[in-house]
Amino acid sequence: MLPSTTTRILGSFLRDPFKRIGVNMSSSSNTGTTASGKRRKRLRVLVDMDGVLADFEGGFLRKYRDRYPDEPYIPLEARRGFWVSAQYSQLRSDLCEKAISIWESKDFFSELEPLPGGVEAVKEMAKMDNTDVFICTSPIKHYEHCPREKYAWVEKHFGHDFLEQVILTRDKTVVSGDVLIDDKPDILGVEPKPSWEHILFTACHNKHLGNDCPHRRLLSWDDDWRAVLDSKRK
Ligand SMILES: O=c1ccn([C@@H]2O[C@H](COP(=O)(O)O)[C@@H](O)[C@H]2O)c(=O)[nH]1
Ligand SMILES: [Mg+2]
Repeated sequence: MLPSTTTRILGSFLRDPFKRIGVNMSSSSNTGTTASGKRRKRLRVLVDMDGVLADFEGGFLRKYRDRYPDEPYIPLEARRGFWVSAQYSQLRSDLCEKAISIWESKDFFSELEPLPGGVEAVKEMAKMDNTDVFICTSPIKHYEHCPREKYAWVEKHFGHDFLEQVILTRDKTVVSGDVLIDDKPDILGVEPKPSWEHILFTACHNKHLGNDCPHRRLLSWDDDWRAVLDSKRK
């Protein structure tokens, strides 16, 4: 039996023999050193899924209106606050359960549309030198469909091998990384000082937050995410 560290390194090598050990077959840019000979910082980027890569809000509203055509709804321009259920509850208390029934349903997560540019951006990041990208996403506790469908979504849009990069956790503060790109304004958990900088991804529910929100933002995937990553390498 091989020691566990050896097993892990061997596993990484077998999955991706050139990228993970920093060997570049075609140029010297992947060696982990800059032109001046300094070691380049290896960056770990965590990217949220719902509201960043997958259109949770749009998918929710469409299916809610299909299932409850006679009930009031909240247009995306009027969304405020991260919790959809909380805002529907304010609209009318029984609508909270109706809202929850939508994302607890089969096929909800697997049928979410990708948000513009997100899949392409993550694929590009994953190919960058000295960069490890993980999709870091919180499943709902009603687990019949959600965790499986999140994996299915990643496989559909990124391919089977990218399943290695999926982190499902209800507490992102215990995951280590340099940046976490996430649409939730307050990411809390047991770790009071997470290692990552939270980059707030703009979504319908958070775009009105002003100075209350201390994080740097990405306005969309058209925004300069490459500059954000570069700023973390220095
Ligand atoms: O009102 C809501 C809105 C969303 N959710 C669930 O929260 C997570 C959010 O995951 P992130 O990784 O932070 O994007 C997602 O599973 C939603 O279904 C909720 O429970 N209630
Ligand atoms: Mg999210």
